[in-house]
Amino acid sequence: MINDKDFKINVTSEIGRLRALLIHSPDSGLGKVVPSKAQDWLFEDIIHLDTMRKGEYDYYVKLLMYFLDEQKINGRLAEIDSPENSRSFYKPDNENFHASNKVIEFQSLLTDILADDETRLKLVASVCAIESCNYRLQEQLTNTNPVELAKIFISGSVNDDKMIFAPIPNLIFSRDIGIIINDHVLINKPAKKARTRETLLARYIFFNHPLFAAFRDKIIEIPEMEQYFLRPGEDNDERTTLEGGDVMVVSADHVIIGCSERTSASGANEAIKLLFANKVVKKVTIVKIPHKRDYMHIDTIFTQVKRNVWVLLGSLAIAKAAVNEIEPISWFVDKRLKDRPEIIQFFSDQEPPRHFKSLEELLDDISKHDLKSTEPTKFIYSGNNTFPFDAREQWTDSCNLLALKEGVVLGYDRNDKTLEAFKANGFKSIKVSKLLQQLENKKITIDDLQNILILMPSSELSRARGGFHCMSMPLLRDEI
Ligand SMILES: NC(=[NH2+])NCCC[C@H](N)C(=O)O
Repeated sequence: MINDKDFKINVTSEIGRLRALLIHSPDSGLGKVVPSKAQDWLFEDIIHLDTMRKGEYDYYVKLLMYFLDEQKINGRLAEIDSPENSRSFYKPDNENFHASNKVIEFQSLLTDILADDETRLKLVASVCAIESCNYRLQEQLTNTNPVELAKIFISGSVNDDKMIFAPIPNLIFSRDIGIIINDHVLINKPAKKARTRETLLARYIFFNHPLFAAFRDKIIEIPEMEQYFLRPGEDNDERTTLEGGDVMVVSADHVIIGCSERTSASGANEAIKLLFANKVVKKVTIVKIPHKRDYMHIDTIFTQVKRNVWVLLGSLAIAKAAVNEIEPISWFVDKRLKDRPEIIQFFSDQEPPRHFKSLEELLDDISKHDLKSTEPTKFIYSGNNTFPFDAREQWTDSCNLLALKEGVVLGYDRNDKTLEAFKANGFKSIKVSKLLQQLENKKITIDDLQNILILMPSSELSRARGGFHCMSMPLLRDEI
């Protein structure tokens, strides 16, 4: 049982030193995605599971462990990765699993709560209901041991062999299932069917795991709106939805919510009302972006690097030409104007809402006024702001970075032009494999790292359409 009586959740920024997070390592379900289902399951391609694990995600786990739970990994790299240990350090159902209570694995928490008979009964019934399982299967699952059952719920297969329902391959994007805002948990309401079971499992974890016991009355759930039930037809458009990738806690008082392919206007509206009513924050900014697969959540078009540094997609953030320089035809064929984000800020104290003309204007305001930065705000653009690299690199998550602490961020190693832009702004870069060796050989320590982009191998992970911001749900960060 993952436990810690001093465990706390508290996230008041995107960049304070990370102390605890929730992740999920690629499970066997990802290796079962078939081409015909890839798009329904929100993948653009099939992936090679072994490479994704050994060649990519395991590095992420090692780096997180070095940052967050060093004594469990320091000096052990060779042993952990030796072939005879067959990755047991990374496998939640194995006795050599790291079982960190800082780098917390979703599957471990799920296993823990399934040990309780009542929770198991309820969760089996719920999963079977949404997956339309028959009664006998439900009985069989009820009598399955927690370790196996957790694996089945996640991978969709029994004994890694017989598929009884679809996998949930997007669970690696733990960001999207819920968001810690200060000491509250805002649970998502997924837009896509492929992500429904993830949310159900997460809901049970937050409400039932002892780790979160002290925070149970701080869990916020978004209700469906009455109007939706009364609409004719099966149309899903007006549903109340909100996914974690659209929520950014930029300061203790201020949350940004994206209105996107995944987060509906009514989802954002309900979230604002609940956040204000529960006095979680004083300010919520809505950033409405085009409903496009390329940018399903706002964290695919910008993330924060330092108090005064942001990485973002340029072509969306600024109009390429002033309106009066655009020829008449542009109004009909050029979607750029329509694609520009709409940004409105709301306040809990009834002050009138405030408009921002561009993403840059908003981010600059956050740096200067919310985060009290005294230095000029810097914008690092995807693909160095040149076509077609801006769009290509955004597609492979150049803008979706995870800050381990201020100025130390993790991103894919494939976004070369974005890397150039980082360098031009005074950042260094290092490959994760080299960094881990240096940490292990005590050539550097975590505290030495500053203004650096850590490059992570990415050929398989990037096909899943998310980066390290998506692959993390921060639970605790130091205040900045
Ligand atoms: N926070 C994010 N940007 N998450 C990315 C999620 C990617 C995933 N394949 C999906 O489409 O749902």
